[in-house]
Amino acid sequence: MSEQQEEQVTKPGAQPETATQPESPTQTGSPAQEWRGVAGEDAEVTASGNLALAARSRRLLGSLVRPYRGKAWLALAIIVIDNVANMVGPLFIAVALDAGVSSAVHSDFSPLVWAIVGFLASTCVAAVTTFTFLKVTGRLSQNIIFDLRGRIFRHVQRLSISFHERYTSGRIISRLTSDLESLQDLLESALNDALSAILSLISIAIIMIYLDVPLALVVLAGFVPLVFITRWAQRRQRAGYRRTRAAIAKVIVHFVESMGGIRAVQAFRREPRNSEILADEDSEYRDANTYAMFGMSHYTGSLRLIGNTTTAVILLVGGWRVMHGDINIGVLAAYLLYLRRFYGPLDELAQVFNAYQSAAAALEKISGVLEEEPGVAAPEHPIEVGTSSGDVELDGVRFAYSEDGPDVLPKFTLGIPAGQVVALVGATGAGKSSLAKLVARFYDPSEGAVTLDGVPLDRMTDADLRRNIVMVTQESYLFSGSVADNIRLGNPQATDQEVYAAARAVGLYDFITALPDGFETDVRKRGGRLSAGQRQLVAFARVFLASPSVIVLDEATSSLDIPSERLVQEALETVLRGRTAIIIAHRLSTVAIADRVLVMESGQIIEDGAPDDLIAAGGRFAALHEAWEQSLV
Ligand SMILES: Nc1ncnc2c1ncn2[C@@H]1O[C@H](COP(=O)(O)OP(=O)(O)OP(=O)(O)O)[C@@H](O)[C@H]1O
Repeated sequence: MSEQQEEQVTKPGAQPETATQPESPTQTGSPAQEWRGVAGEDAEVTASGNLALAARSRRLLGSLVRPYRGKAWLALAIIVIDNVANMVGPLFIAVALDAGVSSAVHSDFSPLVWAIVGFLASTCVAAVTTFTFLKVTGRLSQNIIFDLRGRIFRHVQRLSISFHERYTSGRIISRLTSDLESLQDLLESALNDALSAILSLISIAIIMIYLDVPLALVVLAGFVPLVFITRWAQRRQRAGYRRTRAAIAKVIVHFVESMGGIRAVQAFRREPRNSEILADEDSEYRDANTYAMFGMSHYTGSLRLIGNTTTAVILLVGGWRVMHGDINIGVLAAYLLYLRRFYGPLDELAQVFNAYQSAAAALEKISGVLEEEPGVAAPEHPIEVGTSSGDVELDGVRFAYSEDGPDVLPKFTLGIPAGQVVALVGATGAGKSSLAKLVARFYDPSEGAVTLDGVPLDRMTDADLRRNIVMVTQESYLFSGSVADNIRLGNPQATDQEVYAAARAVGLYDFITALPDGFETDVRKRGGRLSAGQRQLVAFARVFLASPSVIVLDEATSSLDIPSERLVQEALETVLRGRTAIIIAHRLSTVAIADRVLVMESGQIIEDGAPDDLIAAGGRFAALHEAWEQSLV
């Protein structure tokens, strides 16, 4: 069963909110990509597309930080103070060392005491600023992730059904969980480290040059190999993390599908095969992560080697200069302390760099979803419909699911007057659901127009569409929560009395009041507490409450026992009264209440008329009708 079928009452024509400026991603694949072909569309990005992707990710990040600009500047100011406070510490130690030597000679301890007081004061300031900085940036990053999660969720909820048919829920979950976590890692710890590391590097470099230029040149020389190693690691990590994000999405997709279909999995003993598939996909994730991390370990190892070699050279050159009286011992000691601090931030930057590459790959995926355009667009100049009478027309409609796909509904015209109940029948794949989805505006026709009271659906506002057309799909999808809340989905503003009246109208009232907590009883996940028939009745109560002028109903195929079927049938008749209805009918009893039957075959309407007339005509419907009747005997 497709995901859109799981929705019980689905509001048609929902529009996504705009994220960043749409820009078409370049996803054609390239032989130059080391990682290409990992996870289909999820991984296919050309080298030329890299810049566009990076720009998209930066734009998205910019739009997320913008509301918190003030806090971001505050964090920056605090980290500058923090850095200065941290930096002057070794300087006080250098002064204290020299003062200690001279105080031993001159028996004056006051310079030493002042140097120590200065050191302690700078340490106290650094403690306060570090605490404040972490508090401010912690809250900032949490807020950004909170905003982004909400934005993704709002956006995908409102994307068209065609998007959801293409983009499995597992991939969306992957965006909402692992990709966001990766970004959170960057924002939470890595960015703190990056900011302080960069500021530390700049201030230490200035102090080093101030202390002794020749020694500073020795440190600078160590940078040359570092540049090459960084570039190599950057390429490797970026490729690795793109593979990682695509691979984890596949793992989650498989996991969600397996758990969602756990009954089928167990019924058909598919557990071992599913485990094998998971192992395959997970091994791709493991290998991609390992690939990226090896890049990181080479980088960190090289960094430490360069750092220690530079320390040795500084000791050599510095010792030489002390021996020749060019610098005193305090300067060399301070230099060695600063050198440790110099490579420390570089090490931190390497970690940040790693987190950045992972987050950048995640941001690419997230911005891809946020830039996804609606399959059915909101009209620029909508026509107000208000409450329609329910006149539906399909005028010269042709429909294919994709531009290059076959016509599922070749061109045809059909008028359904207000209040008419139309049953769609026909073999599987005949195009009944496709027709129903067009009327609910889950899709727009490739040609022609679907109109309500003469207004094309694509010129109606979202609110008008929701008010006037409700689609009830096969699976009566109930959400965790009370029965009342589930009925109220049809009209969130409904009073308790209106909810009770809806339950009464579909014959559910007595059953619900007999539940332990009456209308407040939790129906449990997917309405697990209720029977299939009861779930259908709750769904009808929703529609009754929504009171649309047009109902599009994909009747449940699951067979109910005779008393339940009768109850459902009566409820259906109540709900349909006075409304236009298009029902994909699977039961003889439903066809019996229809004013008109459309028999479909290969996307065409081959018979159209009142049920009795069609039976009398002895065509396809008559044969179907006879088969139904025999099945009841
Ligand atoms: N999302 C989709 N993308 C591409 N093709 C689709 C999609 N949904 C349906 N089709 C194709 O469109 C044709 C009509 O399908 P449709 O679901 O409308 O038939 P149906 O009469 O409702 O069948 P059933 O009674 O089995 O539900 C079929 O050939 C089907 O394979």
